[in-house]
Amino acid sequence: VIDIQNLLHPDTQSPLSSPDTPTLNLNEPPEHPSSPWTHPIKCIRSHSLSSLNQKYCLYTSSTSLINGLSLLTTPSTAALAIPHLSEEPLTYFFPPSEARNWHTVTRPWEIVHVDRKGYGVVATRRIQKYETFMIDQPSVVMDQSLEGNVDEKAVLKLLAEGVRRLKYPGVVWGLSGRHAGRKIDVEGEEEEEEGRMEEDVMMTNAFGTEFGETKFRALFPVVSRINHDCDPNSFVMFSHSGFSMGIKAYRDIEPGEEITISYLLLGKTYPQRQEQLKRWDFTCTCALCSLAAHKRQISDIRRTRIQTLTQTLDEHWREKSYHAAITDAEEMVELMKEEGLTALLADQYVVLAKLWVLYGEREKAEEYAELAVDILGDMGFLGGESKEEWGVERLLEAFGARGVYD
Ligand SMILES: C[S@@+](CC[C@H](N)C(=O)[O-])C[C@H]1O[C@@H](n2cnc3c(N)ncnc32)[C@H](O)[C@@H]1O
Repeated sequence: VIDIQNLLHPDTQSPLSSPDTPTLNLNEPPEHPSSPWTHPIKCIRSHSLSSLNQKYCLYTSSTSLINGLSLLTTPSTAALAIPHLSEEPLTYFFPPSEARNWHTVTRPWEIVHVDRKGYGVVATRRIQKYETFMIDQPSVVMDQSLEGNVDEKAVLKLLAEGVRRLKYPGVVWGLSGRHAGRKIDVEGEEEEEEGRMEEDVMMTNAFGTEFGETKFRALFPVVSRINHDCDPNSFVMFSHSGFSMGIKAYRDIEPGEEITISYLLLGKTYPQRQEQLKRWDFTCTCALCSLAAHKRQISDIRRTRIQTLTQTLDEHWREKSYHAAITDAEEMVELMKEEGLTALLADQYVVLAKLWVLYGEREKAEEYAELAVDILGDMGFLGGESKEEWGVERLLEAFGARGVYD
């Protein structure tokens, strides 16, 4: 049995914890004997017309996952989530032999202060291209359909309670820049509304993700320490197994190098990136944003062209002008290569495989399917199966390019 608690040693977390971390009452009875929830389930109801009287509840299991889990969602979604809580994430990210050893291996990163960025994550040894080097699990998961549909104050109260119920609530509070991990009660200063700090942490740090039909914000406390770069060296990969997230390297990372991910979809122009990053309240000084003006202009021209081609490809596909769509997609491939957008190439190859199928040239479709499978396999998206098992049809079925437009 692999001890998930060892994946992220609490000792990394405790220095960031608030000193007033409340003690949990683990003796409270669960709602149902077979239920994983360790605390009473608390519910509120929606008041909006679109989802009138929908029940949303706070479900906490302080003994599941790395830091316990507080889940704010509808009863039906919570019921669907239960089986995944006890699933083992390591077997999703690693072949069995590596999964067995993972907990004994020293993790290759540490959380440190980074100049003008607050905390950040830095490699402590060489990390290899496509290696999975961090696994995290969420502490708080919030149904996005709560937003605007339920009384805001009631949601904030539940959120605050959800955080207090976790094994190490300070890990979440510590993510708040404003409070630097401590709830300070300065005399004369108006006390902040309950749940505002936790909401702020969710807005700055949580990842948007989907489970079934439902959209969520999921807070992964350790991944939350990773800073942004517009040309990042790492990327995230979700798994339903234990609702985990793996962090993988796009390229080799040297010891001492900061680990970065992109907070935005890749392929945006400089003005788009600056605009969208305002949400996180910093000015990006990554290598791509710091390019000399003329080089940045060239990069932006390519990126704008990719965005235009995305639209024309879509139109051509809808009109069944497959050859024109192929021409668009092939131009995009060249531009993505020039821009170093390797991560986007796999999708583009899948699209091309599909278009060549529709155009009736099987050989070309196979060529592109092979290119897509190569990248997807290296990135770990084929679930450990050998690339040979992935032909055109299976690829198109699994990666969504089937039946989109036809
Ligand atoms: C998800 S947190 C990352 C961890 C954070 N630095 C910390 O100390 O906990 C996002 C916040 O980190 C900071 N940040 C992230 N990427 C940055 C960058 N490239 N440059 C400066 N600040 C950055 C911003 O304050 C942003 O709101």
